[in-house]
Amino acid sequence: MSLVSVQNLTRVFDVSKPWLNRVIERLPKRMLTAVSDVSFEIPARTTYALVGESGSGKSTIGKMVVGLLRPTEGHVEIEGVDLVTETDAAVIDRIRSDIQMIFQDPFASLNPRWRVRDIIVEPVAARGGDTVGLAEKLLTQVGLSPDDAGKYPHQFSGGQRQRICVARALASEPKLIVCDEPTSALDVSVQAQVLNLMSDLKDEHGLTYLFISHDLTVVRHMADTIGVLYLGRLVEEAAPGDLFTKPAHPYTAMLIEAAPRLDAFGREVEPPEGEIPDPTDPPSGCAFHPRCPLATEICSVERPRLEAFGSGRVACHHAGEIALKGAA
Ligand SMILES: Nc1ncnc2c1ncn2[C@@H]1O[C@H](COP(=O)(O)OP(=O)(O)OP(=O)(O)O)[C@@H](O)[C@H]1O
Repeated sequence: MSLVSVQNLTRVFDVSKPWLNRVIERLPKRMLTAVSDVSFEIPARTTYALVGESGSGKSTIGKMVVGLLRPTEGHVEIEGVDLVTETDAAVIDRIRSDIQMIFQDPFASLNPRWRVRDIIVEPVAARGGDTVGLAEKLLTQVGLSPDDAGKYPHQFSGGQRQRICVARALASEPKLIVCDEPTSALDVSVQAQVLNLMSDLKDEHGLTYLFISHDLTVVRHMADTIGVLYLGRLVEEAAPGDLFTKPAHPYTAMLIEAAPRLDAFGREVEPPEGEIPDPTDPPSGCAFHPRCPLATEICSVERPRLEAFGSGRVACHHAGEIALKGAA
């Protein structure tokens, strides 16, 4: 059994302007489908990376997996328990304590008025657990000094603050950590250190990660499986080795081609070509077809189903026809 099972997950937001709907009678509501029919499994002790451009639905999926947001349709099961339909409070509490989340901005997620010790042990203290020496032990595990426990967040660099967030996430001995762009606010040199730390901790603590990133290269070396999202739908899923050498979906190939174009500060110079469509009015058929170099008539008419392809899954009428520039 997988630790996480996401089944046909869909989330729709009402983005109508209430005042406009009041002024114009019978104006239809504007609905935005942020996530549509997404299914994937995360076996225990593995890392599943969700990758896609801004607005592709990554964070919305992450929030539904940790229970911060209710799905419009579909299910999220953690250890076989469906958090949406489960009614036993003790079971819900047990599963919730097995899940932690790490966010992009380590400064915003640390209370500036609390000492690091209190920040780290708070999830355990809230449950009445033993916190003696806990902060010092965890600080050592994340590569900081036990003496740092008495300091405040502003006394640390961005990378060190993210290490504190990791220590806090570990405090309640979770099984699953959902990491939403945990390194994208950090300098490139620091990013690699934090990623390496997270990989090491995964092995030491037997963790399972759902790792959210807009950058394929960030997840390449730490993911067991990568799911590529486009406009709320999973368009390809494969192991990194296969995905990077022979992407089956043209969008995946576009992300790979865009990835190495970094400026002197390591920032992406050119985003993938073309505009991301309006999610309240997505293109017909395959939502990627207006940007796709392989698109034919069927692509604008019929949405391709996500189907088994090679060792993974892909949703494309022309799966496997794309060749990476410079390859072969
Ligand atoms: N609470 C909300 N109300 C209305 N629309 C929302 C809400 N949350 C997200 N959205 C919309 O849902 C879509 C997916 O957003 P989401 O934040 O999940 O994408 P993302 O891939 O994580 O992007 P980013 O990397 O920019 O955070 C976007 O079009 C976004 O504007």
